[in-house]
Amino acid sequence: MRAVFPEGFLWGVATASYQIEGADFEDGKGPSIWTDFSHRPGKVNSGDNGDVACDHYHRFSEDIELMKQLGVNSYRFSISWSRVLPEGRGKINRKGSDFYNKLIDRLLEVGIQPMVTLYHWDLPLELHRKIDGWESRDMRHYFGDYSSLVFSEFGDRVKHWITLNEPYCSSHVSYLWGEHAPGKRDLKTSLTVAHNLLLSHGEAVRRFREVVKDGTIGLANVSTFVEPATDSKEDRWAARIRDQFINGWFFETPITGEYPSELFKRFNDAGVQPLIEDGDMDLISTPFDFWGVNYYTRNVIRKEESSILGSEVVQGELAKTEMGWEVYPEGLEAFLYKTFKEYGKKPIYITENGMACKDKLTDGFVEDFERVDYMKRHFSSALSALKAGVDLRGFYVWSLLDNFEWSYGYSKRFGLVYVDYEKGLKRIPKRSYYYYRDFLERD
Ligand SMILES: N=[N+]=NCCCCNC(=O)[C@@H]1[C@H]2[C@H](O)[C@@H](O)[C@H](O)[C@@H](CO)[C@@H]12
Repeated sequence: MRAVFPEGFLWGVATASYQIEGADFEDGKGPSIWTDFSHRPGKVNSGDNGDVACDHYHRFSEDIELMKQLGVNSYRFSISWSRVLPEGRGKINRKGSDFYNKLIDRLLEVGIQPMVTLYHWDLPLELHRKIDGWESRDMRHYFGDYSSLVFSEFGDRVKHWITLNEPYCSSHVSYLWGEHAPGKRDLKTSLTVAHNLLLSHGEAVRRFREVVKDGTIGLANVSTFVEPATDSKEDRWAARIRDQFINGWFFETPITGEYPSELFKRFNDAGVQPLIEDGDMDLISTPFDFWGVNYYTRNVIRKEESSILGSEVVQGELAKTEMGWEVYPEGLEAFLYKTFKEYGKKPIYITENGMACKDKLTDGFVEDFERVDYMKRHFSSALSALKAGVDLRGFYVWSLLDNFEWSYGYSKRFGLVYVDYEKGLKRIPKRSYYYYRDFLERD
């Protein structure tokens, strides 16, 4: 099926620094908010943390070899801010930047194009402690300085960049529901954080234009397809508002320079809206080049007036992954089409798509047929979107390796490659790895 995708289409795998690197205290790296959070009792399943993770920091050559054998032509990864700037600002840690230079050079040697995420949730702990992290408007300056530094360091070889990974999660999962670092629970705070994240996105795009003249930069959002539980007016309205909260707030605002109006009014009436200063919305809507769509599933929504969103998520009836997320590839095509049509007709990369399975080693192998089926159906959905006219440029499977799944720790496996945490982090390609390899090989 690969041959029907456009020439130059990027087929890749995606990872993130805190989830795979380990070496969390090595070679001058500073702690992140996840270093702190994962070491707090009760915050992460079984007390797991990213101190070692998949030890990618020391084993990156082996992991690149796995990518080369897989046959991908691109690899999406994130830079650990506190590895290159241990306190989030000030002097660069050369050992940290050397790691990424070696990683990037090796990728290019084997013909794999890097796509680099500037921020995938691991904020330098010093910035959180000294200036309240993302709650502070000053973060746009520190994020801008960090961005300029890495653009200067790596922008000669890295031509595809993503400012933020899923600001929805770094704001609401982290500051409203408290499930992610730093574990706060307040809507006004999470909306302020979302605003500061979007300001920082805009600032990074402006810095990018100054430094990298021949590259492209985008924003990767949670992309959950939202549907009403029934065809009633109430449920359709509830789904519209919930779609603005999950998707529109981060897809529409950087395009229009305005927050989605119905939802903003609800927040304003409740006195929890973010403080918007002159110039903010211009900065947030600084033009960028592409969308990153991280698609996993859909949310079925019904009216529920007791919540400020006026809705609640209901359990759908479809088969679910180990995360409890419905398998709904149709939602990917619909979401891609909606994003392309309604949010600026920009090129789109599927920057994450994958599933957690109950992967078990049997005679030294993992027959993850469910994941193979999930991939087949989502590749097919992506192809349908392309045929419908969506300017889809690439597809990154989440993830290359089983890794640290945030508050679930190592209990949830998303990898094409099994990581044996009991046996020296041995990498064992699963059935899905070979499916993807054959898919990429075949014309
Ligand atoms: N209902 N429901 N909802 C689906 C909402 C998904 C929200 N979580 C993500 O998108 C995270 C993204 C993250 O980039 C990565 O670091 C995570 O490892 C993957 C897997 O969890 C996904």
